Amino acid sequence: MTGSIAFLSETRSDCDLNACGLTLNIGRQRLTEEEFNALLLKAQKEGVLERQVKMLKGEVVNTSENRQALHTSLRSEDPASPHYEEVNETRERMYALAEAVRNGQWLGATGKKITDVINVGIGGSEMGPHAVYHALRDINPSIRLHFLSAVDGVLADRILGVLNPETTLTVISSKSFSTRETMLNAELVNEWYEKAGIRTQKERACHVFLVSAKESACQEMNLPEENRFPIWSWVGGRFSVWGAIGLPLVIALGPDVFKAFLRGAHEMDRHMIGAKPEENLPLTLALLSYWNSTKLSMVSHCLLPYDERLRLVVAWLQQLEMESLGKSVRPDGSIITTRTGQAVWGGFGNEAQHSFYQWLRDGSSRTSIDLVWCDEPGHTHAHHHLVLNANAQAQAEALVTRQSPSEEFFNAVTTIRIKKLTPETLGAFMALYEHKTTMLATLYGLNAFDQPAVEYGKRLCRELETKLSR
Ligand SMILES: O=P(O)(O)OC[C@H]1O[C@H](O)[C@H](O)[C@@H](O)[C@@H]1O
Repeated sequence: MTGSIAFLSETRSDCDLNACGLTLNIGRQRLTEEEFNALLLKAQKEGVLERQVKMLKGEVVNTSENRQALHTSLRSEDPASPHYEEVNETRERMYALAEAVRNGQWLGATGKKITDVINVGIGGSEMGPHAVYHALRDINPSIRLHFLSAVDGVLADRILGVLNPETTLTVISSKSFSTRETMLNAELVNEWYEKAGIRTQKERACHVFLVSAKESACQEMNLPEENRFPIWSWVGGRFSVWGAIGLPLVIALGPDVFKAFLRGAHEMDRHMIGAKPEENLPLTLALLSYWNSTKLSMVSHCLLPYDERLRLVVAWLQQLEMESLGKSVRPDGSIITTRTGQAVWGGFGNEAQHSFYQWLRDGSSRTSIDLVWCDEPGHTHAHHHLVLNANAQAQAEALVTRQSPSEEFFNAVTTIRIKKLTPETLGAFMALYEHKTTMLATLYGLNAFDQPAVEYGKRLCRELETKLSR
């Protein structure tokens, strides 16, 4: 035994779990097999898997907003899944537009081929597409994606200052179509087109598309109805990359890549429903997080991918988990007295070794860690890959061992091996964390799908903006 709490590998012989091209090793978690089995029983008692099934079937699980949470329908290939028809129709429209842009049938207002796409959106309307684009883009993409998120003129200038409006398409993504940052950035982009002589509705319709749940969005922007791709109230922003919020991805990466991304996620959905609890990847991650947070007082969780392609998944996961689980009141208004969701942070593992690993390993806090690497490289520099993965595997060990075995225990590590990072395995990887998050919400007794604190902040900002502009 190392420190005061054992590694799971000391009491459980097989600590590997496999599904959808991913292998989790949970041997460096700090609990015994008996304690892990007790967690499985708790999951059964709390009906964690049953609640997931209810979510997939379209029960109203977002009770504070009286909504379904059907992000799984966006990637479903099953015509019996809720809302299949409208999802499929929207997908087909996305694929058709993307094909036309990619093969040069769809041209800008002055007859030029589209080379760049700007995604104007923030939060869930940016982080998913940004993470996926960073993971799957080519070295020199024929259509480049740019992300205009914060309401910061520097960011806008850096994007608009180098692009040609005649060859740029813009997707304004906002589920509510009222997010201040996005609306202001949309205005800036519209002015940019206008200055370039792209002014009439017909001309602007060649360049500007809207992704929104708001039916009057096109009217507000003076665009034809065909330029809106719907998302729906039954998909939460942070769970929305699988639908029309992914439109810029479909254009930049191509429909086939996007379809494969959805397929991988759908495969994870099937695993989540069908696998035995003890072999269930998302359930395992959820139970370990629950244990680490409530029993071992690990307030933070660190995601450390050892792969450039997964760098931005950290920010995506941060929003997913922290907006979903950063709550301490149950839907019935009662207060939760135990710890709830962990603070999620992290970075590219190899760089982080030269930055915050000192704190992780020798500091006075305990942290739970997911350390990720890919068996196959996404490049041809074999020696680089060998050194990178040697670092990943060495750190998985270094982060849980201290010089003196008598010292207090500290971190808990899960390693996640991705055999090969493909659109499918990326989809499975992201869906894994979505299910982990919603399962944790059941374990804590929380609603994962609302964000009252964010809305409160938005309200205060609107009031202050009015005062400051007087
Ligand atoms: O898509 P929008 O309606 O513009 O919302 C963008 C973002 O707004 C807020 O920050 C919410 O907390 C996020 O969950 C959401 O993704």
